[in-house]
Amino acid sequence: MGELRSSNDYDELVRWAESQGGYCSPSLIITKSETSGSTAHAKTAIEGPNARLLSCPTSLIIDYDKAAAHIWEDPHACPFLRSPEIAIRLFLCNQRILGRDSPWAAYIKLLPTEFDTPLYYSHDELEMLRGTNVFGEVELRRHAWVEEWKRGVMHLPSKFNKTLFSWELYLWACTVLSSRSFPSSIVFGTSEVDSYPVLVPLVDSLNHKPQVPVYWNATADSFTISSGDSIAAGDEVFNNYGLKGNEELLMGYGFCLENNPFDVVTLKLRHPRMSADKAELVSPEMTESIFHLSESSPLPHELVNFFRIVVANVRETERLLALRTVPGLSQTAGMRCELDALGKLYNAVSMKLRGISVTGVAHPNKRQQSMSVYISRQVKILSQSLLAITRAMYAALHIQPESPDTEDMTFLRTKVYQRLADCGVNLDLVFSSPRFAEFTSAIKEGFDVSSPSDIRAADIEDQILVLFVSHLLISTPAEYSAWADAMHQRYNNARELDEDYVEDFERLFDAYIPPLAELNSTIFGEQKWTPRLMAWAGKVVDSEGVVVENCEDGRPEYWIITAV
Ligand SMILES: C[S@@+](CC[C@H](N)C(=O)[O-])C[C@H]1O[C@@H](n2cnc3c(N)ncnc32)[C@H](O)[C@@H]1O
Repeated sequence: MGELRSSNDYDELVRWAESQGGYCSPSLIITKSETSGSTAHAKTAIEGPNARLLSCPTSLIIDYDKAAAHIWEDPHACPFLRSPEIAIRLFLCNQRILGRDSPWAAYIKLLPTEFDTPLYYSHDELEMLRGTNVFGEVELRRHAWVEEWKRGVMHLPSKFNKTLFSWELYLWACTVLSSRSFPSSIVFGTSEVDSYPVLVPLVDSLNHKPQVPVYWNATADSFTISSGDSIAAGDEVFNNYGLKGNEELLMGYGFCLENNPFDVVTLKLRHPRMSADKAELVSPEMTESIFHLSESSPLPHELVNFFRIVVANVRETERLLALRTVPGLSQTAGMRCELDALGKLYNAVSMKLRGISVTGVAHPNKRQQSMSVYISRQVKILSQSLLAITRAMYAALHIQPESPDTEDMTFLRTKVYQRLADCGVNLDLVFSSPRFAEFTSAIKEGFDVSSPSDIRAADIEDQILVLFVSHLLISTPAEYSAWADAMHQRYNNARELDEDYVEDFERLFDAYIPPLAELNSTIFGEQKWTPRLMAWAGKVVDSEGVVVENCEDGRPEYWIITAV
């Protein structure tokens, strides 16, 4: 490496900070890099641990009090006590407008004016991110900042020329804050609850490296960063911005790291309408839950549990409520609940994965490189999650060998799908089984369909299943008798089959049973066919069914779990 020289501007920044009590280690040199703004290197070896690198005097730290006092003179007149970052952004805009007259001029002139955060991307660049969380987040953030900018400018005292506070300038201030601030709770050692971003000139000159050991030390006079390790001469000197995944780095800072150990896929799940019991299990005051998938935890326990609660039928919900009070017990509420939860989770994750497109670019620029690192890591974590879900389904079905030594998804999914036939029944099994030939032939003729696919295409899968389950409950073949008994106990009672529920099935009965009885009076002419019986079968289909993707073509199929 050739001799490192700092530019005059960085020397000026250091002199300015030192004139007010700041510090820059004589072993450090800050230079302008081509690709990531300033970088700091060790001119000579730095002996750790706890070697002081940079300090910013408290008088130069840009916080709410200074911003409010500067713009509103009386800080109590500042309307942004509850959104201190707005006051700081307006303050920053004004320092930039003041130019050389700003007391922070030495700092402001070194701040980048162009960024690689997605709010600066062109429409075409942004398209590459379609399907990812960042894609949706960009417009939400832009909208929030635009509204904030309008509110901020409206509240500026009349001595300011509001036309100079453009949206572009405000966006710049927002991005400066997102890409180089420190939490006030750390800088001033105050409570985390009220923490907000503050700017710490000079100390913010270091790039990020995860897990690099550094100490941040706050005193009444200054904020200091020290190195936790020795640093060899010529090496870059880093800060450690914390446990940030690529999504947070891209949105806030405009870069991504190839092997980021803190990378996660964030799943934000809106709570569906739930019974009071279920809401109790997922925190009744919340309307959405957030989960993080990572390489080390591709299937977090809390995520599976969330889906268990969402899909649980009444009996399973009671079981989950009872299990909640027994610490250390697994939360599963039986095979049906487990398969339904894992099946729905699989659909949610695979839909997210399918929404992301991975497009190679021949000569990627810096932004495209960051995006492609972000996307490929998201895809990797989502794929690992699908594998973990499939393995969990495999385990729930007690397939042998217990721990398959393969990551071949097709193999695992085929095993799961094949095993389902031992635990339940779906329309394909019914239609291919000679013992149900008479039933299926009446259905084919009565509904003018020739296969389960026709039935699914006509969107009557649940109705045909109600007819089939009614037929099973009437005829109770020997191997279904234990299941039929259990279904009788669970659903054939006044609590489950109230009048309103049964009434809904009267229409179904009138529409289907007389014409089907004409086609096959042995099966459908039975005296046992009643709206109440069909309502009972309806409860079974509603409560004992699971939707599983076919392992060959991925189409969703409805299965009734008959293993009890
Ligand atoms: C607090 S500043 C760090 C010093 C910075 N280089 C500057 O120009 O002042 C944060 C910005 O530095 C760049 N940066 C920090 N760490 C980086 C890294 N590991 N790889 C690429 N760019 C990085 C990003 O542009 C980020 O927005």
